[in-house]
Amino acid sequence: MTYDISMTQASPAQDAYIPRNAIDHMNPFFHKSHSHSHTHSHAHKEFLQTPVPRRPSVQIDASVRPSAPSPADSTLSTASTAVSYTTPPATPPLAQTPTKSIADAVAWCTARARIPTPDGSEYFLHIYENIKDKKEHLAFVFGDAIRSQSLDRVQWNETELDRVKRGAYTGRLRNTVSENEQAAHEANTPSAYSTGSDEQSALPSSPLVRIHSECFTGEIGHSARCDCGEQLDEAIRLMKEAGSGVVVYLRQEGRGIGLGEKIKAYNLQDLGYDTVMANLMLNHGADERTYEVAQAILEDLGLDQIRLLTNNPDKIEQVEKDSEIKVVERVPMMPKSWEAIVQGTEADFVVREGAVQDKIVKGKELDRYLKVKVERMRHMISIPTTMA
Ligand SMILES: Nc1nc2c(ncn2[C@@H]2O[C@H](COP(=O)(O)OP(=O)(O)OP(=O)(O)O)[C@@H](O)[C@H]2O)c(=O)[nH]1
Repeated sequence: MTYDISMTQASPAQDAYIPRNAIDHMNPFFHKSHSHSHTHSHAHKEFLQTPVPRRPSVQIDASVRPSAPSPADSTLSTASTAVSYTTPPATPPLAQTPTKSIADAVAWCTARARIPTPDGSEYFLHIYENIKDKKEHLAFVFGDAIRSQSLDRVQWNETELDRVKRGAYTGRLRNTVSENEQAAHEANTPSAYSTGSDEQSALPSSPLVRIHSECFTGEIGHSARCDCGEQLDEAIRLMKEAGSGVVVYLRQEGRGIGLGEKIKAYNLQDLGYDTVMANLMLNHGADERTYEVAQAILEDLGLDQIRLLTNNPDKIEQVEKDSEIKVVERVPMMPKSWEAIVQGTEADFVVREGAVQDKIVKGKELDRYLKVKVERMRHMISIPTTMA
């Protein structure tokens, strides 16, 4: 007896939504040196329109069917069990109707996983690839209703376990390895792996969104030059509280100039130049960031009406530009130390020294940085009257 692991007939819907990265790996004419840069994107689209060769049907002899995995080797043995399915894998319904074909997508989700946090709450971290750069941009997704369309698309010839590995499941994964290893793996049904149903929960109307740019110094390096770490923490806190929301985390360090250049800018700032002038003196723009990837991520997550956490008018304009996305409300991000000044609670304002988690910042350098953002970068926060 033989086991056929190929899909006998891929449906038209499956053909239409083969993600770009899946094609990259299975097409023999696709070279590793291919880049997702601007210059190649046209060729890439043309390539995507060409028919993808079918993988030949593989015949497996029943006598070599892998035995049940051993607990000590669960990863490897699970993978090998995956090729021994007798029927094509179940294909869960798409969570949302795709709005764009994959060939037109600027960014697409390659993986997602649950991240538990110390207070017992959790979110799903989504990893995005894109055609603009080679960086992995991220989305922290709070709540179960917001789903990535590109991640949920059915890929060619994938098993249910392949989908689980990518994070394309609903609900939560069950620890099937320790529960009933063999039964779970051989059943090859979504319920064997996850506790979710295929029903899509309703999207929250106008969810909270933060489009946040990477800041190593402020988020990891305990820097009190900026409020970036504090803002990220506050956005996450608000989304946990609301039970839904998305932080789009863009790898645009230093307003797009990169960490090395930002560090040079800090030396110029120590000489007295402000954050805008320092960038210009290094032959950079004051702000070199772009938001097409953020737009693509929000579209992929099905979010077109958002409440955006920001003080930056440029972000609002950029995210709405040439897109269906509408910022229905701007939610301001008041720096904690300025909020304390305005509320007269400055005396109680405590910065936990050396704390990595609680990244509340204050100080003269921060005040100067924030004032320049208001005065030279149109940021919409009021400078406390005592400082003006
Ligand atoms: N070049 C430069 N970049 C900085 C400096 N301080 C912080 N940054 C970067 O500025 C960016 C801050 O981005 P966001 O947190 O998205 O905030 P924003 O655009 O200022 O606007 P908000 O949405 O109101 O917070 C990050 O990429 C930081 O790395 C600096 O002094 N010089």
